[in-house]
Amino acid sequence: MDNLTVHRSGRPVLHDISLHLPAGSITALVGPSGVGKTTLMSTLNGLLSPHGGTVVFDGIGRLDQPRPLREARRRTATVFQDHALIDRLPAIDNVLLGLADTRHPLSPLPWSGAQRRRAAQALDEVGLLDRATARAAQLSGGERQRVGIARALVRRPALLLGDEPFASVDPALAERLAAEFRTLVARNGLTVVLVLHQLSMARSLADRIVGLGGGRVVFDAPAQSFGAADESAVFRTFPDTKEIPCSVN
Ligand SMILES: Nc1ncnc2c1ncn2[C@@H]1O[C@H](COP(=O)(O)OP(=O)(O)OP(=O)(O)O)[C@@H](O)[C@H]1O
Repeated sequence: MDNLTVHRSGRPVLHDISLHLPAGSITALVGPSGVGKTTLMSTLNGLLSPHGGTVVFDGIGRLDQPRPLREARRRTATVFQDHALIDRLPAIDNVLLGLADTRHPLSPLPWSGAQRRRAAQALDEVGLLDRATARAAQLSGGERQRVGIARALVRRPALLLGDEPFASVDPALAERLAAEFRTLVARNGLTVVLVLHQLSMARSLADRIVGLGGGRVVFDAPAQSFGAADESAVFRTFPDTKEIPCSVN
């Protein structure tokens, strides 16, 4: 990202963001509510067009060009906080939805054998192959989150985005899922950007933390170096924030 400026409803939300996300790294985006974290993610996956500046994918090109944008979208996957699963569908069909953009939305054809094998492989990666035919409604919170991750992996993405991907499960399970997630990411060589509110999670899961404040980058350094002073610098930007930062020991 080079000098990225993004507006929402005509109002600038992000200003002059310049960031390089090295391939294979996990970056945590942190900052007070309303500072623009989701906006930055939406710009990275091409849902929002910047008002100024550029986003460039290595080996693909600038996202303001139609062909690189299409290719970048194909190589990007997102994990959602609420999993966004369809309850009445089996786990494997939910995973196949990750491939929905690879065929016509009104296609009456069943998924091909190769696509189903690919989805089964993604479920296997998250340890849920034996639950492939269970309806999403019958799965536990942790299993649902694993299906959500499998639905992202089935795309075989280069870039994986997550907006609070572990927020809907209890803290102990979130920690376990995060450790599994780290292993998966390393195994698949993914570049990852996660919005995380839990700073303890950001420090343990990410290689690097980027703090946003006032629509700008106010912290960008290795995760281990994010200390109490940095935390208050990032979260002090907006004194009226509703965010309650976790303590950093
Ligand atoms: N669809 C939208 N239309 C117009 N303005 C929006 C829209 N979505 C967000 N905004 C505004 O853009 C700013 C940044 O919002 P964004 O959702 O990116 O913040 P955030 O840091 O992700 O917040 P949170 O931590 O609460 O999710 C806010 O002022 C918000 O009101």
